[in-house]
Amino acid sequence: MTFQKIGVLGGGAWGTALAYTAHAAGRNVKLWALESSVAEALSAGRGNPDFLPDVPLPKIDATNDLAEMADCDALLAVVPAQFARGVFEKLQDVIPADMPIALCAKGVERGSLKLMTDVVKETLPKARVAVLSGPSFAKDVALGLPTAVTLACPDRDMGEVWMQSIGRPEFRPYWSDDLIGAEIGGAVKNVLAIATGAVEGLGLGRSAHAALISRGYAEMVRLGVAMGAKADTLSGLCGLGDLVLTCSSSQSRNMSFGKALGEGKSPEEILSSRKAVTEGVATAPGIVSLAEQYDVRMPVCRTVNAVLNESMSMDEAISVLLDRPFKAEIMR
Ligand SMILES: NC(=O)C1=CN([C@@H]2O[C@H](COP(=O)(O)OP(=O)(O)OC[C@H]3O[C@@H](n4cnc5c(N)ncnc54)[C@H](O)[C@@H]3O)[C@@H](O)[C@H]2O)C=CC1
Ligand SMILES: O=C(CO)COP(=O)(O)O
Repeated sequence: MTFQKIGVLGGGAWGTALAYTAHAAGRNVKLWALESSVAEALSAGRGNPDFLPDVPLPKIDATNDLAEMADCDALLAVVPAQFARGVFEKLQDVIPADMPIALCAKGVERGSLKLMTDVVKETLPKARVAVLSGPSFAKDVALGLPTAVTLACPDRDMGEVWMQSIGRPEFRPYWSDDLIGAEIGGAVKNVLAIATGAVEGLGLGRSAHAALISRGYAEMVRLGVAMGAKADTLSGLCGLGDLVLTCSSSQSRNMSFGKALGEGKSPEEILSSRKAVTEGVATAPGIVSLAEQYDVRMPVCRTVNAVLNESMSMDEAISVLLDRPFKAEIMR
């Protein structure tokens, strides 16, 4: 069985790429974009010059009216994490209560510290929830390059329907039952990518870069496990896989943000010069608060947050991380 009509919430780079791949998998697709100019361009076959420039795309049926999502069989929610609640609230009286929804944003809601699965539970409590996350740059997917992602869904049958609906040789979903693991992997890797970008911008070398990925991964696993995720999930596509991708390429907005920080720019300066979302910036305080709540050590994420929100200088940040006491690599 497959969903025949898939709705995509969000006309940014990732929503556009997912709409393209679902269309290429044979689905009938309807995309909702906040901006009418984005909806018009996609519907006219002009691609998405605002958020995914220089990628030719077939016509994608798009609208900026959320009411038009009512007759979809399932939704891919691809609105950035800080805006998801507002969009879900507007859908409350529009879509069937038990709509299957796959959450694709990678972040924690600022202030509430809620994961996207919690936000959807509070706003659309009967929705049948899945999480789609993994190493997947929007441009790669929209160009039809091979990609593999985690599709987490506690209901195995529903997970199978999702995989049959959006999977194709170039876009391979792997099923998992671990919603929290899939969410934590995506949210934490964005914060860690800021740190590895800064290491690159500061010219600290490839050895430091590898050390940071490895120690950062340990932080991701510690938090995930404390929150109920399986460690195995985090060793997969949505954890280590996405961490490696995002920390290895300036194509990542989080990594390039960190690189600019390391080169001496201020967070405000960097953010004011870009339209694309940099999820790790808004998510860093949430991850640090979750670490405190679950009593988990996350020195790299804490340091990123201190640079972003507590005026810590890059020199101080390096000292804080390098002057930590020597200890066992694996601590149970
Ligand atoms: N771009 C990528 O390669 C990937 C992105 N993601 C995740 O997908 C999510 C969406 O990212 P992108 O599509 O890349 O975003 P983007 O940076 O391309 O576009 C920003 C999006 O935010 C929307 N937006 C801005 N203000 C809004 C508001 N008030 N209410 C609702 N929407 C608003 C814009 O309409 C636009 O769709 C993020 O959580 C990101 O981490 C996940 C995998 C890959
Ligand atoms: O999540 C992504 C790739 O898997 C995209 O990362 P950025 O948001 O840092 O570009």
